[in-house]
Amino acid sequence: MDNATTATATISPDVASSLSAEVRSVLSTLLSFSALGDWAKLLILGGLLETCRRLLFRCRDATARMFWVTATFDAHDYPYRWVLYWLSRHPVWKRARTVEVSTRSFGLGGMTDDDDDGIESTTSRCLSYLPKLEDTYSLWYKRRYMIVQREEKSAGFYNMRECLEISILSMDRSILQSLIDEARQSYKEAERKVVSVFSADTGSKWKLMTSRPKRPLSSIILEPGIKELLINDARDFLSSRKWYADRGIPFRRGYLLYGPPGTGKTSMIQSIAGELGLNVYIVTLSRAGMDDSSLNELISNMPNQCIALMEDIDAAITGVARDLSEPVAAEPPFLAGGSSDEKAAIAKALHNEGKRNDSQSRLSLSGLLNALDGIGAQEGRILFATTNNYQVLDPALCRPGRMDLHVEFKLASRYQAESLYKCFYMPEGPDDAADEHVDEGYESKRDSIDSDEPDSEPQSPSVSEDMPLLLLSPSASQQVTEAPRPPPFKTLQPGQRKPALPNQFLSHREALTLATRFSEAIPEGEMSMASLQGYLMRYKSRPREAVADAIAWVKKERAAKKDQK
Ligand SMILES: Nc1ncnc2c1ncn2[C@@H]1O[C@H](COP(=O)(O)OP(=O)(O)OP(=O)(O)O)[C@@H](O)[C@H]1O
Repeated sequence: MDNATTATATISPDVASSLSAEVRSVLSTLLSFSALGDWAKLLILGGLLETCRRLLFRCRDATARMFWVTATFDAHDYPYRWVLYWLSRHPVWKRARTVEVSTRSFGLGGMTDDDDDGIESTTSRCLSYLPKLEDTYSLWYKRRYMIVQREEKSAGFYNMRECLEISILSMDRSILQSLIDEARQSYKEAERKVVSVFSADTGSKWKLMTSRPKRPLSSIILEPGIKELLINDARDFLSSRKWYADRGIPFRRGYLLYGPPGTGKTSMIQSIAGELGLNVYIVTLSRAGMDDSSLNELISNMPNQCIALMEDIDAAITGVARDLSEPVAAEPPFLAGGSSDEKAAIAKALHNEGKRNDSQSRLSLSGLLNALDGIGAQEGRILFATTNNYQVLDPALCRPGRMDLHVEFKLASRYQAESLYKCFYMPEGPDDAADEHVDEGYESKRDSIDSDEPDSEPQSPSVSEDMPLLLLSPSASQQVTEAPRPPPFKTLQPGQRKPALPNQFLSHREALTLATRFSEAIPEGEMSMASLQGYLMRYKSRPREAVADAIAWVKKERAAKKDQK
């Protein structure tokens, strides 16, 4: 080996010199060709030119950056929603020749035809015109030239992320802030008409699930004083931050609404959220994988002023599954008003979210108590918890400070049944002469019905004695249904009063009379409001039949309940 190395070392100077001589001769031969020399010069010149071009472009971009304000909005963030909503309201899209036509609601729920802000619509959903993906648009904002571009950027393997880029020709950076503020303001304005409902995803992050039109408080029918008690208490709480701070009391309030299913607990919460302009954050305690730490994380991730809703709080802690045999709500809470597709999607999401998986449920009572009033509990939040099993709740959970106000929701009283009937059929507008006319016609017919065929409804022995009797018989109801039709539609003269609108075939007086009769047919505290609502829904345009068939329906309901036992 040593010999070989020595041999190479001895030969290498000769080889090197011969090689360099050869290279030199090749190079001189090559350079002797004039074309190659020219190519080399071109190469150097081209390189120089390209470098200059790049420098120039860099200078241009740097200079341009001084005159432009540019912002990027990520589709997963709130500002994106604000700006896109604001853009969709911009008149420029009415003139643009390439647009994206969308029914997206920007998290504002289904905007309907009645919506003032709707641009145009064909079905119950409002159409929005949006900048098309990968297209560039120019428009003016406060006399500044603005460029808008919506694009999809790659975010890892097979993952695209939508974003929006806005550039405004201005050296004043505050113009961007002004645009964002304006977009946020217009979004908030639109949001004022709806209640946004958030739920947690598997990573314990809140995500907007849906937005629902506000439910008027007047549509919730409870015994007098209950609604007022709740809404006034919540209002008073929200305006007492300083009072709480001065006394060192944690600024939170908890309400426990309890009672049988379908008595209006969720509806009441939805309505209060609308009245107070708060969003609802649903905490599904029975969600698979929910444990003490994820509940804590969820609660501390809530915004400061919001409604936290824990439904069926007993089931989460005691493992008591709710009684699903009870009458189901006509529409799932918080989903009322959406399209059927949307409802199905949300219902499925809620279902998956709330799927019980006891093997994975690691939530303890102390974890829940800590989350409610521990260090992570949010200041200014209102907690609403609902339960069908008040008795099984742990006293620690119900103590003041956690659940400050306990309100019982009972099965429907006669007063509620009567109010619900009026809510369904009472004609809008004043009780005018035309009404009186129709009313008199009906009254005279009814009187004769009552006197001619008194009480022909067969009384079943299964109906208890305390059950009030309905005066109209099925045959009478048949005649009543054919009672005088509303007067033909007339054109209004200036100054003339509007005729009574929907349910026009009932006058005020008749509606009142029928409402009383209906309430007499409904046994006190036996039916839920949800089941009454379901019943009346079936008679949406047949108010008289609704009264006439009420007794038979009650009997059927009682029999069905008996069978279930
Ligand atoms: N007091 C009420 N006034 C008006 N509507 C009511 C009332 N109670 C129930 N409803 C109607 O019944 C349906 C179900 O009501 P809701 O979901 O609020 O009942 P709930 O008490 O929360 O039931 P659950 O305990 O099963 O959650 C809703 O569509 C609602 O409109």
